[in-house]
Amino acid sequence: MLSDLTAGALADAAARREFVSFAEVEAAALAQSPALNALEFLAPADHIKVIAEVKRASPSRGDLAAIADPAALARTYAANGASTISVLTEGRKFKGTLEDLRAVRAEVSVPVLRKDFIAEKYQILEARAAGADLVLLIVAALEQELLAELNEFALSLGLTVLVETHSREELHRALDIDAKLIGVNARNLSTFELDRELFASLVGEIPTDVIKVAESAVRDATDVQHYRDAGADVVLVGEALVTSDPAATLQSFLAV
Ligand SMILES: O=C(O)c1ccccc1NCC(=O)[C@H](O)[C@H](O)COP(=O)(O)O
Repeated sequence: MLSDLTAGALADAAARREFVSFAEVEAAALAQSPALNALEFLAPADHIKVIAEVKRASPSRGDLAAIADPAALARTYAANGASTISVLTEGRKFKGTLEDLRAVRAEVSVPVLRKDFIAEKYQILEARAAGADLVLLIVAALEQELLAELNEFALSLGLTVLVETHSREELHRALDIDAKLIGVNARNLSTFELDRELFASLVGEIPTDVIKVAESAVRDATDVQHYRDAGADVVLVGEALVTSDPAATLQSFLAV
């Protein structure tokens, strides 16, 4: 599934490149005002922080929410304490678009993450050109050399990189590229199995100067508390927010 998602995302980027060349998207990226420093927004604090996700659908759960107005949802997230907004821009399974990202960027003043299956520089330039402040790099989807190259490229554009892991070996690959924002995803992206204990089992190996993000599988405030007790600085939440009253749900998460 993960290699299919990545191949699909690359094919879609290649189609866009027929209309917007590498040089053109690079010029658009460089013309943007500087990216927000997401590491400051997500820095450890005396309370948990939330990356709130705009997520219409997923391969594991199908349709979740129509989200006709992603900017309005992002505004609600930001007004209720989200530290960063994640926008799923993958179109085939998540029903997202880069236009969603542009709309969210124009609406909020907190950092915006392009959440997609990134495997080439063009996609990183697209993210910056659309106003993203962060990009996601999924260790499982990338050979180490490519992971390091894309990480360096994103950093050179002023982006923050959320490096996503799902095992001890992947965590050490993230540390090898000196990642400063590391996510441990409870969801196995190939089998969709959820392991809410994975974060707790790996967090002890993450240095103190790295911001620790527990990703996926948050259903309610109890799960947020569980991740917080294990040492999470940040939780990344999609489904639980888009399938409920997002303001009330977010407030309950931030109250733990
Ligand atoms: O959500 C999925 O089914 C999925 C399947 C395959 C690759 C990625 C997938 N999701 C991306 C994410 O990592 C989540 O959207 C994110 O962590 C939020 O998860 P949740 O709160 O469980 O919706």
